[in-house]
Amino acid sequence: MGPMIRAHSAAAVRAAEEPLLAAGEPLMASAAFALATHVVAELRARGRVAGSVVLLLVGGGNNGGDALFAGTHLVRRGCQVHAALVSDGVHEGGLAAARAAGVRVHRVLDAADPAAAVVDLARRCGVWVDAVTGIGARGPLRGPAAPVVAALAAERSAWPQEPVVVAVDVPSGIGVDDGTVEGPVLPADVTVTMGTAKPGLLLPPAAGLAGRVEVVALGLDGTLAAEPPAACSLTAADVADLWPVPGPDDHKYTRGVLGIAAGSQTYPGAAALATAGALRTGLGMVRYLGPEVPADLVRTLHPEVVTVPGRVQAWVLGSGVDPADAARTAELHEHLSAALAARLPVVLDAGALTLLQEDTRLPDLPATAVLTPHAGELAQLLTACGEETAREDVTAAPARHARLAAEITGATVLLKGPTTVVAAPAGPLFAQQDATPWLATAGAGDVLAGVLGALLAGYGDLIASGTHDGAHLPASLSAAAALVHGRAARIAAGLPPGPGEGRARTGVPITAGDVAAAVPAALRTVLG
Ligand SMILES: NC(=O)C1=CN([C@@H]2O[C@H](COP(=O)(O)OP(=O)(O)OC[C@H]3O[C@@H](n4cnc5c(N)ncnc54)[C@H](O)[C@@H]3O)[C@@H](O)[C@H]2O)[C@@H](O)CC1
Ligand SMILES: Nc1ncnc2c1ncn2[C@@H]1O[C@H](COP(=O)(O)OP(=O)(O)O)[C@@H](O)[C@H]1O
Ligand SMILES: [K+]
Repeated sequence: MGPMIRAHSAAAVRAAEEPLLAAGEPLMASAAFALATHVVAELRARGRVAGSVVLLLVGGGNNGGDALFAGTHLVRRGCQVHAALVSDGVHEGGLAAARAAGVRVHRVLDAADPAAAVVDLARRCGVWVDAVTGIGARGPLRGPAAPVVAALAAERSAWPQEPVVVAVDVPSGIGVDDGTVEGPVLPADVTVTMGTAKPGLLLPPAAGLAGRVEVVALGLDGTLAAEPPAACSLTAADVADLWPVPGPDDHKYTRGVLGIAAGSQTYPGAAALATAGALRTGLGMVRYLGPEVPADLVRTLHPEVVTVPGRVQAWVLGSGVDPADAARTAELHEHLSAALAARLPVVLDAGALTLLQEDTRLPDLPATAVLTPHAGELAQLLTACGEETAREDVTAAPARHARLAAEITGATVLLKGPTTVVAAPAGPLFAQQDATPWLATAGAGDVLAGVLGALLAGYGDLIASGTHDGAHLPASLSAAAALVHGRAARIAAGLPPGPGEGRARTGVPITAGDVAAAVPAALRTVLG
């Protein structure tokens, strides 16, 4: 695989650090030096280093220790460094070193209003270094740190010249392992994270508060490489490794045939959009099976599509299907049964998710069935499974709910949203943030179902043979489909393909059809 971004849990990081610390490795010194180097780089990018005024927000643990030692380097680089101690006790060695180097220490908890005191101090500082808590945090910020961080977060965007916020390891207060945000968090421009990324830096909603993530190698790579990451994000290079590219001996049946049973007399467009997404993704053939109106539309728009039953290597079921339509849902059931019996991968979208809820087979799906709900659909699905869930519960903790649904159903779950989260019953979570909010438009999900279906069809024979790595392949392919779909949206909207590039540009509105049409352009950026 390519250079996938891997994140490990707090516990895994501690376990990896242990032998190094026991061997006397100066991990904190390395972390602090790297942190200072990144702060200097941010300052340099904005003008000057010497003379800059830096604020360290120092909590009671080693996270604060990292910042205090980094402060000593920053003083040496000519910065004026202030440390606001937001905990009664702080890292003693770090504090002594900081004082000795000339860092100005402020015991803000002695003030009548610590939050106001920190805000006052922060107003004079161009860089705020958030070192309140790291992987040792338990729950949302509490004690005096909570109002201090809340006040800074509120003031951040009101500054005449916005400060640069550098978070140490993680933005303090996020759910390090699950990406939840249950209390105040200061959004960062850059997070300098130690040893490896943490799941909360990739998973929504916390990922949106981390800014650019810079990983500092602390020598943990060897130990951590031996175990699967808790969460990861595919890069374009990973997707290139996964994408089926036809060779000279391939023909349409080896490239993959996708069966699409989507769309209805009421919603024929879903059939056309799922088909368009699949065809642009590249595969041997699309077989469309559905009622007259959508079938006519598909044939008219895509004359290459076959509309008679026959062999397929994967299915897309349910986009634009009304679950109240008994005859149609009976057909979907039949396709699903046949697919499961043949061990074929199957995408269950929209209407297929609803019909699953009444199906006793629901708990027995294989990981090669990929459910593609948005937050509302996932909440309904979980509720139907006996886990009372509201849409807001899902958006507050997308990864946890996607995983829960995967565990209950046995299927792979691709949860759509600003960040797409993919969870199989076991193995790493995937988080893909490749799109643009312009993608939130009717039919975009149908296109995604088609893209994913085509990709699964390319792997259909391998998956049916059972010789692949079980649960992990469908999840990786789902993440790959999300990346390509997201990039297609960015390109259609006139944005550069990679997220984070050209943030200032906002792009233009797009239709779902535009997204499908841009899939080849997205693949050009991936496959080169
Ligand atoms: N283990 C090591 O030697 C290394 C650790 N490093 C740094 O150390 C950090 C972990 O250090 P610690 O284990 O000391 O833990 P932290 O510094 O993350 O947090 C512990 C401190 O935060 C307080 N705290 C915990 N939960 C809180 C909450 N919800 N609200 C307010 N305060 C809370 C605790 O009372 C304690 O004072 C890493 O994130 C990393 O930055 C790095 O220096 C690399 C080496
Ligand atoms: N704010 C957002 N930013 C980026 N992508 C988004 C955002 N909101 C939704 N999306 C994406 O847009 C698509 C919408 O799909 P879906 O909700 O199924 O719509 P529909 O059912 O109309 O096709 C999904 O791929 C989802 O991940
Ligand atoms: K922090």
